[in-house]
Amino acid sequence: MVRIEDIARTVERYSTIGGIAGRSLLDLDTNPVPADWTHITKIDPEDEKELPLLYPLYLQHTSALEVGGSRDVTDQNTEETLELVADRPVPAFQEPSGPKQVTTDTHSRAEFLAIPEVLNGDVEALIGTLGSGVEYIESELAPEMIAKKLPISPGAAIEDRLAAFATSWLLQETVFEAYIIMNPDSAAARESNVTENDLLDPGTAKQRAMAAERHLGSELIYLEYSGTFGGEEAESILEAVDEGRRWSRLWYGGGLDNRENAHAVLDAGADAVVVGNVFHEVAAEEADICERAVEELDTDVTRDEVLDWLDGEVDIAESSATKYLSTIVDVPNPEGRAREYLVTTIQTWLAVQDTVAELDEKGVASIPEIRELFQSTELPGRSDVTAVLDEESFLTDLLVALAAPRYDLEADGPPVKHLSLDLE
Ligand SMILES: CC(C)=CCC/C(C)=C/CC/C(C)=C/CC/C(C)=C/COP(=O)(O)OP(=O)(O)O
Ligand SMILES: O=P(O)(O)OC[C@@H](O)CO
Repeated sequence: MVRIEDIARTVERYSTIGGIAGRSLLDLDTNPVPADWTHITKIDPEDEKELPLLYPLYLQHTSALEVGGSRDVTDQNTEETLELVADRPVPAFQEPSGPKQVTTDTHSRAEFLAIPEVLNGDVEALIGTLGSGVEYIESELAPEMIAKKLPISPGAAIEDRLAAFATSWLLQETVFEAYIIMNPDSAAARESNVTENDLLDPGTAKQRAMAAERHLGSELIYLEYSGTFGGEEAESILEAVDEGRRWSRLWYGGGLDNRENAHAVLDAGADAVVVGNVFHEVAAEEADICERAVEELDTDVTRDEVLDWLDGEVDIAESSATKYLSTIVDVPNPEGRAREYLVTTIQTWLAVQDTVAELDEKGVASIPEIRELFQSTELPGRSDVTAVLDEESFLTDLLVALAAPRYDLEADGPPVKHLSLDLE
């Protein structure tokens, strides 16, 4: 007699074989991580790492946003950061460094979940944290998601099965990032116990990447030099790993801040570069420039006058804005763009000072009053951002949320504490 288990086993085997044949014999690109992503901006939700005010202008050139970090990341700051950036203007995915950072809210906002598995760290970083993560999904996250979807409880036994099913499904949809961490002096290395002794030569890196692709099914191999550029050593590893991988994407991250470095790792075989620090430095730099501009410039200066002032104050070629844009190899004239975005930001910020002075003078009692005034203020950044986002109210929403605390009001707006500028 044919048993249902036998049929299920056969179906499972053939579907697995079909998948393997598709990938290796037919060379089908079934990897869910898009092949055309060449530049990823890594946004750290921790409070100290901020975003520039007109962040959609900068982010319109990157392929996707990776939201995550290894220190001081919480479920709350991850939710806030995803709320701010998801699909503005490119897709954002979440890279948790701990299970509880994944919530129903982050899951609904993120394009997908990308989970690190470190190939040259300790057991915790390869599988231990993932184990506690799977348990957390099955016992907390999945039941919560199911409860949100079902109007009435179907009973404990069915809930258990649904939770198990939802857990497997969620993991099936998850992208696994096989990390090779090569800077022992980085937070990522400390988190995963990577020491000098764990650094890999190109041949070993290739073997581990091959095992990650074939055995762990890692959609991504991630060569990580976080905070420092890996140079020729990184290029040799990328070349070796590129030779061994067939289906996984290969990303490089760490210390990128110019075009030459970005080209070097892409030419060595990386599909995409990941850029973190220098993007957050754009925000820090902007805060400093805008503070000086408010002190030194009248609010009714022309764009040309702002340009002259900026060129006298800042070496644009060496600015973080230029450095960030230079890492996106298909952006022509990064210095010109950086100048343009900085001038627009300064002009916008000067106009905002006028509006705030008016609000201060009149004495504000409600959020609608603030909104009305910002809505009618001519802001140079508004049309630029609207052209990128197709979201008319974006800048007004940000500014209302920034101004509200100044008048002891609470705006139900975007989480602007992650922005570089404030009005308190
Ligand atoms: C299944 C669920 C719900 C969660 C899984 C949670 C897991 C497995 C997290 C893995 C944590 C891990 C192994 C972290 C290792 C360190 C690492 C690769 C961190 C990422 O580095 P960055 O945060 O980019 O580094 P910096 O902070 O140095 O920039
Ligand atoms: O911050 P940087 O050095 O750009 O590194 C980016 C990323 O690889 C960190 O995980």
